[in-house]
Amino acid sequence: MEQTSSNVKWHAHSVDHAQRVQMKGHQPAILWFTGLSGSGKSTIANAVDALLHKHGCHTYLLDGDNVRHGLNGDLGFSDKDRVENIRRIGEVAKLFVDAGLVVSTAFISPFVADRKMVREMCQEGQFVEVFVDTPLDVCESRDPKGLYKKARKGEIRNFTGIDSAYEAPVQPEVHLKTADQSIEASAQHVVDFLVAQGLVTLAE
Ligand SMILES: Nc1ncnc2c1ncn2[C@@H]1O[C@H](COP(=O)(O)OS(=O)(=O)O)[C@@H](OP(=O)(O)O)[C@H]1O
Ligand SMILES: Nc1ncnc2c1ncn2[C@@H]1O[C@H](COP(=O)(O)OP(=O)(O)O)[C@@H](O)[C@H]1O
Repeated sequence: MEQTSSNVKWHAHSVDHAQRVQMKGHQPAILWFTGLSGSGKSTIANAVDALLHKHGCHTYLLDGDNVRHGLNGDLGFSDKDRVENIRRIGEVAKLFVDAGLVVSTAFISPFVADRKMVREMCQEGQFVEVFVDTPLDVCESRDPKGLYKKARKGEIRNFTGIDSAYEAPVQPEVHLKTADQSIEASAQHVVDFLVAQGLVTLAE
């Protein structure tokens, strides 16, 4: 993004990132859930958030539909708006990481380049891409909001998987196949990855 604001300076703060992280007792991270509408991003991210919270992690959940009511209420679903949507979410998630939290984000985030851009904003190991891999026909049969039905009838245009692209992750840190895996198993899979990476330790 081109920087248009001028005469702005970066302030050094008295309390730094390392001090904030030390207080939490776990490492900060972005758990970036990506997948088609209805794939299970929100459901699984919510289950992961609850598990981590239960074990004493300071977490936050940024969810697609909710953020589009506020921060990104001015954006639609053209490719250009989706790019800006993900850029803003990336910046917000980065602030949560700076504050020391484990932040889960549940956005379709259809483009490889945008997910890479967010990864590059993070320190090594802090960006965990979670591919919620659910075939289109399964998402469509779930259709939790009735949006696929509308998209098939032409009532919604640029719908991901129908007439708008979804670029699957090439090497996600976590790959969930929800057609064969329960919500609980998927959430545990994500938490197990975080533990294995030493990002969190689970308090009883
Ligand atoms: N055209 C179109 N395409 C895809 N999705 C649509 C569309 N119109 C509305 N919705 C609803 O918006 C949710 C997706 O928003 P996101 O911010 O995650 O999208 S994106 O990352 O910018 O592509 C998505 O939510 P999820 O179902 O949770 O993915 C839909 O409920
Ligand atoms: N194994 C599964 N994993 C995740 N979600 C599942 C699974 N089986 C059924 N579902 C259902 O699929 C729907 C997924 O919706 P949601 O989480 O809103 O997806 P997204 O956020 O990707 O649009 C939910 O109603 C959820 O209960």
